[in-house]
Formats: sequence, structure tokens, C-alpha cells
Amino acid sequence: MKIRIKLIATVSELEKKYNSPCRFWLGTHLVIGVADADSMEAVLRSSENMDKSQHHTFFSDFIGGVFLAEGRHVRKHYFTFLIQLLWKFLSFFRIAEITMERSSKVWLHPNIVFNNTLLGNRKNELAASILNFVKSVIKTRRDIKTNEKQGISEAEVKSPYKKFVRPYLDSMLDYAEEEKLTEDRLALEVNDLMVAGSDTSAVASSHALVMLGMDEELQDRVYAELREIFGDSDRPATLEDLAMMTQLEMVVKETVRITCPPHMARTVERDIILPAKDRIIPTGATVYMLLYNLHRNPKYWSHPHEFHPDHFLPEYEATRPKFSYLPFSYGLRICPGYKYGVYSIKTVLSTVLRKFKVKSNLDKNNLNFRLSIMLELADGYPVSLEPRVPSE
Ligand code: HEM
Repeated sequence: MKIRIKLIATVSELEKKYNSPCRFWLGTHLVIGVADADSMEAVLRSSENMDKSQHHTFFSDFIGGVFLAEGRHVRKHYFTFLIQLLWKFLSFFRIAEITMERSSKVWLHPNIVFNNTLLGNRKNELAASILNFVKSVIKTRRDIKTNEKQGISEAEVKSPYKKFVRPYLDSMLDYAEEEKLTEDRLALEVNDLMVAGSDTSAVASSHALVMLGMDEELQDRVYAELREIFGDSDRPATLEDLAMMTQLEMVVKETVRITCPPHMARTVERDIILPAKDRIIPTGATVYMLLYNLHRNPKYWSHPHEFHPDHFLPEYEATRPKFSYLPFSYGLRICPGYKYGVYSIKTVLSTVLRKFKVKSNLDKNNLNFRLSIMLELADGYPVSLEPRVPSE
């Protein structure tokens, strides 16, 4: 398994050499790298250190809602996420790539320098085109909503059910009205969820399909379970069905162990005392949580670099520390879409696998990764689908 992201590859090697927690400098800025379960627990349980690190502001002309909100404002944002409908897949791979490059080059940190480079111009062009697209979607939805309002009865408007089946965008439009958000601000907030909710689940579903396509025996196990649940019926999956898919659940858990965002960073607002060796992460530093190494530490994983869903057999799960597996983060800034994400990935996978046998000719011992939000396969997701015979 190779990783084509220089920053993560470098930090990952440094952490392996010096062991978590370890200290390094980005220009004049102190960064503490952590990649062990105990330190992760100390950082993520702390309710005072919830602000994203200063490097997140490099995204601020592109995303700007909950992602960048200060820790104390996060809960208010979650209110608007109760029901979400994500309607459009959008890859923002190139912007993420440019921003990673910028983070690792301190001379590109000041906006005045960055905006005058070719890289800065390219990123600004891409961000503007995506935000214009988001604004056009908002406008279309607002027009539909205005027309609908004129057409429905007062009883319907007041119906308690309507509140819970409303599309995410409608909640955001109301939120924008209440909070008097400008059009630009609203577009940034909406873009947050487009980015966080679509790229993530799409990468995980595609990765799982490719891995199943390279492992016939594993795919047979998953398919046998689906046959047990659905028999010959082609009815859509319900939440109860999804809960019964334990083999598929292990595949999804293993998929996000490998593909989840490889790192997270926070600004330390109050000293964090780490249990290991009584070390302190001082106020003002950045704490850099290297999920990439945490999820590949042989202390916690029997097959760290392989796709091995048996990592999640109950007997192995019970022996691992809770904070050795954090694909959705933890605490007050946990991924608000994690349940929706897992449900949607299971729904997509089970629907495809019930109808088709999946094959992929990638080489599982020679996979290359690149970064968008998640770790993506650099060579794409080539699969072929062979229709299943109904009583197979
Ligand atoms: C495989 C699926 C997913 C994975 C592995 C994942 C993982 C994560 C992780 C690790 C974070 C924390 C990032 C950080 O603190 O720097 C996060 C944050 C977030 N996720 Fe997800 N996510 C997934 C799906 C989703 C979905 C489907 C949605 C929305 C419907 C979503 C919305 C968000 C948002 C808005 C945040 C920012 C929360 C904050 O900053 O407080 N995610 N996600």
C-alpha cells in the first residue's frame, strides 16, 4: 500500500520514528503529533479544545459552516443537520490537494502571497465555480419552496410530520432567514455538507466494492447473508434489514478504517495532559491527530496494511482500546453524518451486491492512495458487474 500525499507520508514516518506523542515544527509553529489511543482519548474527550487548527482557514473561501465554526458554536449548527438529503455528488479533490500542498509550505500561508501564485489562482477559480453552482441550486430550491407554499393548505404547513421529512436544503433556507445570513454565507454553509456528505460516502462505497471485487470468498460471505435476509425478494432494504447485515457491517467498518480522513487538527486552547509519560500539549500549539497511523498500528490491528474485515469480529473488537478506532472522530465534534453515512453505504452496497457479482482486476497488494477528504484510490475504482441469477 502506497500513499501519494507527501505531508502525510512524511509525518507518518516521523511518528513511527519518534513515537506518539511527538513534537515537530511547521515554520515557527509548534505541532504535537499524536497517534496512540490514550493520547487520542485525552485530546478528544477535552471539551475545551474543539476549535479547528489555523490551517483550516485555508478552506474558508470555500466551506464555512460547521467545519470551521468555533467549537462553542458547533451544537447550534447540528440542529440544522437533523434531516439531511444530499442531492448531488461533487468531488473537490483538486482543491483539497492544493490546500494540502499549501499547508506544508509555510511561505504560502499568507493570503497575499498565495493569492498571487498560479496555485492560488487555480484554487480560487475552482472554489468560485463550485460556489456559483451551489448558489444556483439554492436559488432553484427557494423558487420551488415559494411556489409550494402558495399551493399547500395551512394544515399541511403545520403538520408535525412535515418538519421531519423536509429536505436538508429547506431547513437551511429557514435557518438562513432566521439568522439573516447573506447569500454568500448560506452558500458556504450548504457547501460544507455537499463536500462532507457526498465525497465521503461515495469513496467508502466505491472502495468497498473494489475490495469485494478482488476477494470472491469475502463477497460470497456477504452475499449469503443478504440471501438469508431477502431470499428471492427484490424489495428495498429497511433499517431493520440494515441492522441484520453483520458481515457487510464488518466490511464497512474495515473500509472506513482504511479510507477515513487520515488526520485531524485542533488548536489547543488549554493545556492537555497526556497520560503517556505525563506529557503536556501546551496552549497555543496545534495538536495533529494522525488517524492514518492509529488505524495501522500493529499494536491494535493484526493485519494493519491489509483489507481484513475480521478485525471487527466481536472477539477482536472487545480487546482493542476504544480510541484505537476513530474513523468518525469522537466527542462534541464527532462527524454529525456518521449514522447517515453508514446507512447510506450499506444501502448502496447491499443493493448492488444483491443484483450483481462484482469483480475488480486491481492488485490488492499494490494499491496507491491519494487524498481528497478521505483516502481515495489513485487508480480509480474499476469494477465489472455480472448479473446474479435469481436463485443463485
Ligand atoms: C464514510 C463516511 C464518513 C466519514 C469516514 C466521515 C468522517 C469524518 C471525520 C473524521 C470528521 C472530523 C473531521 C475533523 O475534525 O477534522 C468529520 C466531520 C464532519 N462530517 Fe463526516 N464523515 C463521513 C460522512 C459524513 C456525512 C454523510 C456527512 C453529512 C451528511 C458528514 C458531515 C460531516 C460534517 C459537517 C463534519 C464537520 C463537523 C465539525 O467540524 O464539527 N460526514 N467526518
